[in-house]
Amino acid sequence: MKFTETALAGAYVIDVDRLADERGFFARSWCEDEFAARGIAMPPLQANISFNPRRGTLRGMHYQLPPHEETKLVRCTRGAILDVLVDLRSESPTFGQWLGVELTAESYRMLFVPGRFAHGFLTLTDNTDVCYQVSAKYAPGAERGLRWNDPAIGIRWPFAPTLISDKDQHHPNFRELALAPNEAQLVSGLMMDWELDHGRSW
Ligand SMILES: Cc1cn([C@H]2C[C@H](O)[C@@H](COP(=O)(O)OP(=O)(O)O[C@H]3O[C@@H](C)C(=O)[C@@H](O)[C@H]3O)O2)c(=O)[nH]c1=O
Repeated sequence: MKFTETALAGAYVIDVDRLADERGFFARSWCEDEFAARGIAMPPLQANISFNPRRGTLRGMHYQLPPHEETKLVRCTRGAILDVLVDLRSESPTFGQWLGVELTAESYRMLFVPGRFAHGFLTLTDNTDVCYQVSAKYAPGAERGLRWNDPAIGIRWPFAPTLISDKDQHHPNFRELALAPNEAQLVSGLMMDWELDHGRSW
């Protein structure tokens, strides 16, 4: 597996190493040792499937409070998404910054989401499946959200979403979260151009 560091410390874009032959290819999509080599202990306690029939569906921006914080390893197994993270670690130099990475079924690209990041995605095609493994159990009482269109974060979604749950429409803004925000560190969002294979920049 090829780990590429992102501008948000601890978040990685991960590409698979394809061992190809006439049948196709074999690749690892998860390996405890390869993650441990980067200091990531991520026992996958849960694996989730998210099916989204409609392009323009937005789910996010979600996180669980400590001690239930989750790391996530996200892959789009059908269709395409823009997967988005927001760093909510108040001690982090990139506190309040966001990152968007296109994940498509064809690229097999994955995004590793550290704990204490808000996470969400916008579907770029109809009939999208998103599969992700999670390091902590679902804890409904610890579930929190950040509003997807908070201007203080300024996520540049590629187009306006057309389907969002009522719950996700009403999450608080960044400044209303109990995170001790440092406004001096609130810089405008950054969008990484991960264009190695099928990526597009937004
Ligand atoms: C996340 C989750 C939801 N549920 C239930 C609650 C509810 O009835 C139904 C749908 O829940 P939600 O609306 O929260 O589903 P969804 O909006 O897809 O939530 C997910 O969004 C993405 C972006 C993430 O990062 C995930 O961690 C998770 O928060 O599934 C579980 O039973 N277990 C779970 O782990």
